[in-house]
Amino acid sequence: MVMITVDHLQRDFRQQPHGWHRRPTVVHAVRDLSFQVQTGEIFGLLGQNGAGKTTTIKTLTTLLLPTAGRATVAGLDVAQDFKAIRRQINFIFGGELGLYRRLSARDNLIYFGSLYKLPPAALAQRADALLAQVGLSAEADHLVETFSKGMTQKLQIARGLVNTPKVLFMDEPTIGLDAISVQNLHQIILQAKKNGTTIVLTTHYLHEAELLCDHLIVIDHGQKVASGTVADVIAQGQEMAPKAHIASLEDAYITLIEGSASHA
Ligand SMILES: Nc1ncnc2c1ncn2[C@@H]1O[C@H](COP(=O)(O)OP(=O)(O)OP(=O)(O)O)[C@@H](O)[C@H]1O
Repeated sequence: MVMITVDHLQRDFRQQPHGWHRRPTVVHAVRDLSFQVQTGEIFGLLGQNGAGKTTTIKTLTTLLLPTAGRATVAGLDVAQDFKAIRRQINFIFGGELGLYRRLSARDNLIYFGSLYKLPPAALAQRADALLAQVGLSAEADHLVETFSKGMTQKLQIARGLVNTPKVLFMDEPTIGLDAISVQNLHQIILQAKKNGTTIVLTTHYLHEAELLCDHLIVIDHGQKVASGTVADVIAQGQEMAPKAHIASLEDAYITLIEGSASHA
């Protein structure tokens, strides 16, 4: 079953350069993107800095309107049904934004859960279950300001799951974490998938995409360069450079980006 459809999506930004006499320019952050995400899978968005990954996620999470094209999440149109979509999804952007540092881990979850109008008794239980799921039970009453990056990111994921979302969007979920914290977070993400959550993530770590993603799309300058399973994308890299030795997603990614028509 399809959870997300993206159909010829386009999103432009007007940028005003410094200097009153200069004309605004238009940045085509997402040019003509089409893909689908299946229910219950982990789907990866890969691409260079500025490729359009965050813009795509912000459009799917209804934080930005499309300039053209269409996208649906759980059958709902992102340009029209944003309230209904927001009830059914959640998102986590890398870093520490989105949590109250002067509240405890549990109180953060209870607060964010209350925004989804969960009944207080169920909410307390849900908060404790999520803290256990991400391995923060012992720190449930500690203030977030005392947390390390890894602990904060675990709590972010718990916050992202508080409304039992159909889709959890994660923008660079493991950025800046040490190897063991990364491994912990991968387990938590895989567990969320096992529990039925569809996950869309961006990452610059190709081994992470290789490990986690059922399907992925590689984009460059807002356009699709390759897509499919990891094996499909490796095959597309091999097809582009038959004489090169392409054995990993990383090899294929570099070949595909460097060889793409949109790459300057
Ligand atoms: N609010 C904005 N106003 C103007 N331009 C923007 C805005 N947001 C993004 N852009 C531009 O859109 C393009 C795509 O940006 P986006 O943040 O989607 O890329 P990204 O793939 O997420 O990059 P990164 O890996 O660096 O996070 C970039 O050229 C960026 O400068």
